[in-house]
Amino acid sequence: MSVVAFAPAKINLFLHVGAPGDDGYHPLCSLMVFADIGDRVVVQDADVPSFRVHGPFAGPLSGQEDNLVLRAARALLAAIRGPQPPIAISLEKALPVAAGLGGGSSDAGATLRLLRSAMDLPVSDEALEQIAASLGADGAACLWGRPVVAEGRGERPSPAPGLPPIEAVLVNPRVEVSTPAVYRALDAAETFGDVAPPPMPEAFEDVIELAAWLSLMRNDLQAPAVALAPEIGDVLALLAEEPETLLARVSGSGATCFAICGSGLEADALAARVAALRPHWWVRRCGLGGPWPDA
Ligand SMILES: C[C@](O)(CO)[C@H](O)COP(=O)(O)OP(=O)(O)OC[C@H]1O[C@@H](n2ccc(N)nc2=O)[C@H](O)[C@@H]1O
Ligand SMILES: Nc1ncnc2c1ncn2[C@@H]1O[C@H](COP(=O)(O)OP(=O)(O)OP(=O)(O)O)[C@@H](O)[C@H]1O
Repeated sequence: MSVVAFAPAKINLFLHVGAPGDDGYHPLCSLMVFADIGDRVVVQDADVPSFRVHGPFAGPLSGQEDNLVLRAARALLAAIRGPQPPIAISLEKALPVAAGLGGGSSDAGATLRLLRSAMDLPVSDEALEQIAASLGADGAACLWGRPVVAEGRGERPSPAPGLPPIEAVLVNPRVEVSTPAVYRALDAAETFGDVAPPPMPEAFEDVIELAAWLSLMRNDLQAPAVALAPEIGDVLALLAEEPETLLARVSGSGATCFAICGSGLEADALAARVAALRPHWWVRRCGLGGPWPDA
């Protein structure tokens, strides 16, 4: 057996955050979509169980026993009675870590989907969603890689409105940003807007209409993220100047920013220009939507 699951990058097209509750967690509402770029999880038969991380962003995760892939596998197998054959799991880490792309949650989701089907485990979709939610606030929303509107702490996903194909560019200035630190910085500023967005249309006709509507929404973690990592402000300023950008915004708690473009050709041109201007930044051209097939 050798099977592969794709773990797409998550993008928060908007992210409205309210004042924290007694447990410190924040109520939120976010439209989340998934990119056609991401990590890959591979499961193979083995004589002894093993786990390895490789790829461009394996470095920050090396030596960590609590990788979300392992935590997901352990949580799933704990829910099953009886012995399981040993397997080798490997994670190709193509996404930057602590980047606002939900990489860890998406890796966990891919692992859960892959192990359930590869080992033919009798676990319902609902049980899989519960396990994913136990691993992090974004866990359930990132399980299937489908566009969702996430509410509650982020753990209550519902289907997103109909979306057009979205051609985009992702840019990370290669700084790691701690999600708890950004939420704490938001609390210190004590500025909370409405969490619920105005009523969303059932579907957006095209990307122009979508970008215009999104421009009226916010990412409430953007200002605290920029305050903690001013390089994010440099990314946003550069993207905003470029003619191909319909909308530029931070995803999640940053530092990755996305630019939505009017066409694939425009996204190609924007990605090439940003990469040439800032060769040390991580710049990727991608489509946003999902779900994307495993490969
Ligand atoms: C920033 C987002 O990625 C936007 O989608 C999520 O809100 C974060 O989701 P996540 O990384 O799965 O979150 P968790 O791993 O559960 O929590 C990380 C930290 O984020 C903060 N956190 C997270 C979610 C939430 N609704 N309120 C919070 O205050 C808490 O300080 C928590 O300690
Ligand atoms: N497979 C994994 N991929 C990435 N990070 C992981 C993984 N497993 C554990 N982690 C830990 O989780 C933390 C958050 O990483 P992740 O890349 O998911 O952040 P993020 O993109 O900012 O997520 P979010 O947008 O959900 O807050 C990292 O500091 C890392 O140590």
